[in-house]
Amino acid sequence: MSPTEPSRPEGPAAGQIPVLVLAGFLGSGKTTLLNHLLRSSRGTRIGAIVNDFGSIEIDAMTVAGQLGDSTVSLGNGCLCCAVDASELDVFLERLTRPAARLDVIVIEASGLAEPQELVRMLLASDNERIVYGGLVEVVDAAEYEATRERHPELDRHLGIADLVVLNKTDRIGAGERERLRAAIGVRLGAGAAVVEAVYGRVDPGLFFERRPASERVGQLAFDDLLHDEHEQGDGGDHGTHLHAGYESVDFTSRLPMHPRRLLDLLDSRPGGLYRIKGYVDFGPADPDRRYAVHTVGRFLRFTPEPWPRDVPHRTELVLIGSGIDGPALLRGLEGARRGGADPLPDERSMWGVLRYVPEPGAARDRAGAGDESAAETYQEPGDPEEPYEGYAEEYGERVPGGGAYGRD
Ligand SMILES: Nc1nc2c(ncn2[C@@H]2O[C@H](COP(=O)(O)OP(=O)(O)OP(=O)(O)O)[C@@H](O)[C@H]2O)c(=O)[nH]1
Repeated sequence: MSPTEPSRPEGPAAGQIPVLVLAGFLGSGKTTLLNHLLRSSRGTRIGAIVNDFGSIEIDAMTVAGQLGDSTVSLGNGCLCCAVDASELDVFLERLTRPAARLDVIVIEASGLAEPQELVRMLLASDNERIVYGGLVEVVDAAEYEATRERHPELDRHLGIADLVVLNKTDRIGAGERERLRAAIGVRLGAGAAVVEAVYGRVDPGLFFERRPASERVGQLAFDDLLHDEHEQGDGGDHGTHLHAGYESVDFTSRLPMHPRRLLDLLDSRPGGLYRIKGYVDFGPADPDRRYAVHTVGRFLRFTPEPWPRDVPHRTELVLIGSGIDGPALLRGLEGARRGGADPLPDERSMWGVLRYVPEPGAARDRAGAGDESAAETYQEPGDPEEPYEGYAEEYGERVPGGGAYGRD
């Protein structure tokens, strides 16, 4: 296990752009974090949706073009839109057009809507080019208790967050940091993680794929200059500091995975295991296709696609989290492989997995069908084989339609 930058295998299925929601109460450091992401994008093209341009350090990034009233393109290939929730769909449509060539979209939630409303909108979106990229809740470490007093809903936000950035840790001592991590930890949902930050400086690799250096030609000079300046301003320890917050574990197997065992493992993934990405080979259970897997917090999605020619059939996963037990995760994955003595798969073998495969047009159909159809994509806790009809109703508040969440 090493705190390396996770760069392979790919995350969401090819062509799908993860959309992250950045939430947090007033002054917690959302904009500071977003500016950090934009500054350190290093060729990864970010689309940022914000309330207004006022707080984005656009000048520092050189405005390369004004694309209408509410969108500017930055010199490092990123795009910024200043819109409110009512225009969100329109701008998501625009930002996900292939011509925009964006790798990730970040929506700053402040003033737009309640974070769960935004998450719900994303999961129910008809836009097949996007995939939910997680809810990031920024918390002011020095003001945690005061914020909870003023905004009791903070507890609820923590409960639905996929990643909590405990920001402004420069303003508290080590003992208080531990106390806060524990206090926040008990409020988190399964799979969610906490990372500490000062001035929002979290490794962008935790949020999205970084473009490999070979693909950054043309943007490199400007982007790297910007990055270097910033690092020097931080006293030069920026890079090492960034990696401190999380670990990544690689798993590769030539033996195919057993669908039910893998699903059991994913359903019970431990706290702190914030992201899983990669490809799964289910061997004889579906010999012609590989399954891109993408989890963020409680969200889980499989996207089947034909095996590309010349790509060996094997499972490759990267698991990313904070405070995770790498060796235990690897042991679990090894135990979820198909053994020689396992009976041949039958038609039921893949049912559990297929429940996490989005159906084309599902969001559109659901819009007409009401809540009940959402039950098809969820599983009953305790029975990975059968859909649980009451799930959507029971978890309706926490499991917005349109995507599949793992078990809580
Ligand atoms: N000491 C300290 N100050 C920080 C840190 N992160 C952000 N700040 C400061 O906190 C203030 C608020 O940060 P913003 O990024 O504007 O917070 P925000 O959540 O976007 O605020 P709103 O948009 O008003 O909700 C700014 O003055 C930042 O410079 C940090 O880690 N430590």
